[in-house]
Amino acid sequence: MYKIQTLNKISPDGLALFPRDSYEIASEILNPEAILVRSAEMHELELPKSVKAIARAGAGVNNIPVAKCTEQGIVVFNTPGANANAVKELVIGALIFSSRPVHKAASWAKGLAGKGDEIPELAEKGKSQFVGPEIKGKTLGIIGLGAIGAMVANDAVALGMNVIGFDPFISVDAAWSLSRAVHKAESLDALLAKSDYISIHVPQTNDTKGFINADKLRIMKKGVRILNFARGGLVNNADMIQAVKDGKVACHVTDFADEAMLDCEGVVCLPHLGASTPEAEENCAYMAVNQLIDFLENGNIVNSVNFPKCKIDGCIPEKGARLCIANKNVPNMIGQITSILAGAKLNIASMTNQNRADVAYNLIDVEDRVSENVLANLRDIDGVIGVRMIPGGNACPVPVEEE
Ligand SMILES: NC(=O)C1=CN([C@@H]2O[C@H](COP(=O)(O)OP(=O)(O)OC[C@H]3O[C@@H](n4cnc5c(N)ncnc54)[C@H](O)[C@@H]3O)[C@@H](O)[C@H]2O)C=CC1
Ligand SMILES: O=C(O)CCC(=O)C(=O)O
Repeated sequence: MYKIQTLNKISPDGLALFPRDSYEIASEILNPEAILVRSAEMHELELPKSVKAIARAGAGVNNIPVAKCTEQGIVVFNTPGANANAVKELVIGALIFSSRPVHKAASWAKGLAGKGDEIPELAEKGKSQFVGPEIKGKTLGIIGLGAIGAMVANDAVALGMNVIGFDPFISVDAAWSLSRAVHKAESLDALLAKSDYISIHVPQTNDTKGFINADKLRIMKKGVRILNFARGGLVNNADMIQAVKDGKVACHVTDFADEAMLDCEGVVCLPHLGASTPEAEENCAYMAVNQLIDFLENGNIVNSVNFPKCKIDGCIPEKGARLCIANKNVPNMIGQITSILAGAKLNIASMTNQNRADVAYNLIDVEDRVSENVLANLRDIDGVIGVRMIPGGNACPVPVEEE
């Protein structure tokens, strides 16, 4: 029985993919093999030794102690692109309501309650306070052209905006998906200086934390509208509030509510709603669950943020086993591993080794079961981070959607 701990509410349709006869799923469970999480903060959490994988049903992994997981041989997965459309749709909405304050207008109109026949006239008189510019023909600068940024860029082009983007690490797939009308900004500062609207779509890392600060705000046009549907920590809130008060920023829409921001006229705070659609929640849960099943039952790794992609498509030899070995990415690991297997007279049927930064991962199919003694010898190799044996005779790998 595999034990899966859920730290957030995960779409029930996704959880239903776990076969009930071999998986136990609960929010509180002793010694889970894997954890399913959305935005729950995990940095201060003690991770039991039993945990082999964490799947983030979503894109951002800044709530997960990824480096610590890598050291402990815990594979961290996310679900690239699975909620991108949901975020994109809300960003397009925010582009419009950052210009045309329909949220304010709607609550003002509610205040006319009880005025009866006077309402049409009062409405006509009052509407001028909610005038705002059209987005057509304006320049939108997008920082980060990944799954979400690229979709926002293309739809903004369709709405008649001039779109410029900045992403020094853009993937080939994202670049191919972009409309030819999207132009590359020469630098972040050039994008900030030219844009009437700015939308942020980068992950929160040590490099990007607080990068929208007073220095960057100074470069921007007066009256700029800034949307942040990526992470609250990317923006220096005190600097942003000052810029809104000074009239430098006409509107700031953030998906990350914060005490100081809530009080500031000109800031619209949303309660982290970007991915809150049934479609996105299901897509993320399906992808995360399928990835976990494929990892736990077959050792395969797809869409990890800390381990290399590594998979064997075929079944584990029926009478044999698959060894899943994580090790430091240093010389002579494969030599040491294979000599232990040779010493135990274990014939290798197939093998793959991939590395990423400081870690490497091996999948080795052998034609006989592997004794506890051999597993202990493999674990004792200096540089080995984790060893797992999956006996053959189970179902073949389920196909998993790739990035
Ligand atoms: N509000 C919400 O509910 C959601 C928020 N997010 C946030 O949005 C972020 C982006 O999501 P996706 O587009 O799906 O991720 P992604 O990984 O597809 O795209 C991120 C892009 O940012 C680029 N990038 C990284 N560092 C950069 C830098 N310093 N300057 C410019 N570009 C940089 C990368 O090259 C990549 O193309 C996530 O990391 C997450 O924090 C994601 C989904 C839902
Ligand atoms: O699960 C959620 O609602 C948040 C999604 C998110 O922020 C992400 O995917 O990075």
